[in-house]
Amino acid sequence: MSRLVINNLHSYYGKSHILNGIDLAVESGEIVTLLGRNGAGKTTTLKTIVSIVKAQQGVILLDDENLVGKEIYEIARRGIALVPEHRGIFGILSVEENLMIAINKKSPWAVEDIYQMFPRLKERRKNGGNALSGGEQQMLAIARALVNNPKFLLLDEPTEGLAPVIVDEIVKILGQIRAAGVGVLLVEQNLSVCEKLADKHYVVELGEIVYQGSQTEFSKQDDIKNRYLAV
Ligand SMILES: Nc1ncnc2c1ncn2[C@@H]1O[C@H](COP(=O)(O)OP(=O)(O)OP(=O)(O)O)[C@@H](O)[C@H]1O
Repeated sequence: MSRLVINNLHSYYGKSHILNGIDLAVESGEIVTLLGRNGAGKTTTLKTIVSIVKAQQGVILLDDENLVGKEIYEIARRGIALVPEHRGIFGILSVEENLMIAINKKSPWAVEDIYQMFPRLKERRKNGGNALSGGEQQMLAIARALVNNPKFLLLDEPTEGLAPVIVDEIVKILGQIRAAGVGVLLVEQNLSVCEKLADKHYVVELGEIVYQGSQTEFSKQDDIKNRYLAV
């Protein structure tokens, strides 16, 4: 059982102060969303957790260790994986090669397990990354993060631009990932996906958390949804 706890996190792009003291927590086997308008600071929060953007203040605790100041590869080695919005898979490599270069021998997810979970990737295993549909690329990006044995998976808009049937597949897969004990921090615009999946929600506005609540509480918060999520 692990916990990722973020406390009073601040970060900047140049002189622009983007994160203004973010507080949030995710546990193993939990799906937590980070919601908010365009430009609210969701992607920046994910990038700051994995040290792509450097935290200027605050703590990022993985169990008892503060990760602030650690390098990107050190964060990855401790089991925090970012699946970025543009997926970052290797277009010139096949599906299987994309998986093989990411694999960590300690991972409980072998390539065969991945193929069971993602039958589409098995069918496409010899295809180049460039030849995949958007949904297949998203699946490959998630699969590649899994074979690296993450404790926590940070996902940036995994269903963006995908057909409803593919969105349903991604929802099912995220449920399986939670059942396997991975903690998921999900940035997602599709509110119905978020409400179907998540245990807990955070809403961010101007780089601060303005609401947090369980799914049961959040489902009644029409005011919050109207005010911060423009639904
Ligand atoms: N590389 C960058 N350089 C300067 N400013 C940036 C950069 N990336 C993002 N920003 C600014 O930081 C703020 C937060 O952006 P961020 O991408 O975290 O928002 P977001 O909540 O993820 O929204 P979106 O859904 O639009 O991605 C915005 O005002 C954005 O314009």
